[in-house]
Amino acid sequence: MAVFTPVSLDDLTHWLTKFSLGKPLAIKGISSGIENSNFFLTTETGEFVLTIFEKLTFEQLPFYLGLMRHLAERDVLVPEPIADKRGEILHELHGKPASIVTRLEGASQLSPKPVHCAAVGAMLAKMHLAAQDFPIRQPNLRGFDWWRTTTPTVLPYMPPDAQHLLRAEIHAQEAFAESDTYRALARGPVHADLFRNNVMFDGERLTGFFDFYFAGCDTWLFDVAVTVNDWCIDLDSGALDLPRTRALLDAYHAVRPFTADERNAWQLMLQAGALRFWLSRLYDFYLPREAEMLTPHDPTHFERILRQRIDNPVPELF
Ligand SMILES: Nc1ncnc2c1ncn2[C@@H]1O[C@H](COP(=O)(O)OP(=O)(O)O)[C@@H](O)[C@H]1O
Ligand SMILES: N[C@@H](CCOP(=O)(O)O)C(=O)O
Repeated sequence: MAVFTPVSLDDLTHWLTKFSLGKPLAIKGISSGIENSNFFLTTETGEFVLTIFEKLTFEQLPFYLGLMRHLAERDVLVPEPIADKRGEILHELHGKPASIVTRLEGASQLSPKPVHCAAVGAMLAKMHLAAQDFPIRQPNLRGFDWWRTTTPTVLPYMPPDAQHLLRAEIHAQEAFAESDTYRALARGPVHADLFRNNVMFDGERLTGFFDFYFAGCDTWLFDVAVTVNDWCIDLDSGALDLPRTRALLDAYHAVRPFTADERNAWQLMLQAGALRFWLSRLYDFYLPREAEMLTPHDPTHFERILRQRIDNPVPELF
């Protein structure tokens, strides 16, 4: 149900001549996904994913598509945007921004084992290093400033104990953001939404990261925290699973060693990663956008994760 702008083979017959992809052979809407209209596209030369962007603008998209191209050129496993004959990777279809990217093999691994977490950790570190010299800077649009403006919007809808937790966490994060430890953290372009459903595996082989449309410049440690908070937890309780956490962190550290400042920031960064998704889910739950937001994700999942991180010591970074 996530095709908002239909596309037929007839629509593509002429449009695709501006690429060197041969004739279109088949197009099939992808039902998962909540932001864009996505299609599996088969042409004479291969398998691709066509995306029509329903919200992101022509001004915002060069960051995301350019970052994917930059990473693909440096052997980070991500979908590679396909340039047309003029070298452009951002296109227009049915009056909206559109892209064609390579199709990753495999499927999401929704019950990861340590071996999968290690593959994710190593590729994440490789991605951070490879993105360092990407020239376009766009902030994480779901970062600290967004948390501060969104908090007063959702607070009136929330029960008192959750209100108390949210206020306390925002204060803790404000103090953290002012600290020397925070200022010393390495930063650059990050994925910022590297959940299980945004990575492909073929068995134990990682075939790619995708869905870069929440990416932005932020601390690398924030990206690690977001990833650990999804890949390395027991989904019912939100508690960290030690073998999976160790596997992800050790594999990351082997590629890009963590620093002493990052070790000191780790607990609060895990809380920040939980706060970010608690807030976005609260916002979507209490202030839903149009009908297209099918079933809002459950905000209490991230409230539980946040309480878990505050109440329990977290495994050392290294
Ligand atoms: N490059 C790709 N290769 C293979 N499958 C993809 C690719 N991009 C998207 N998909 C498939 O499309 C689905 C929806 O994509 P996603 O980027 O999550 O959409 P949305 O941004 O609308 O949430 C994914 O779950 C995945 O199955
Ligand atoms: N990962 C976020 C929601 C973002 O949606 P996606 O399917 O595009 O990754 C969450 O779980 O709240």
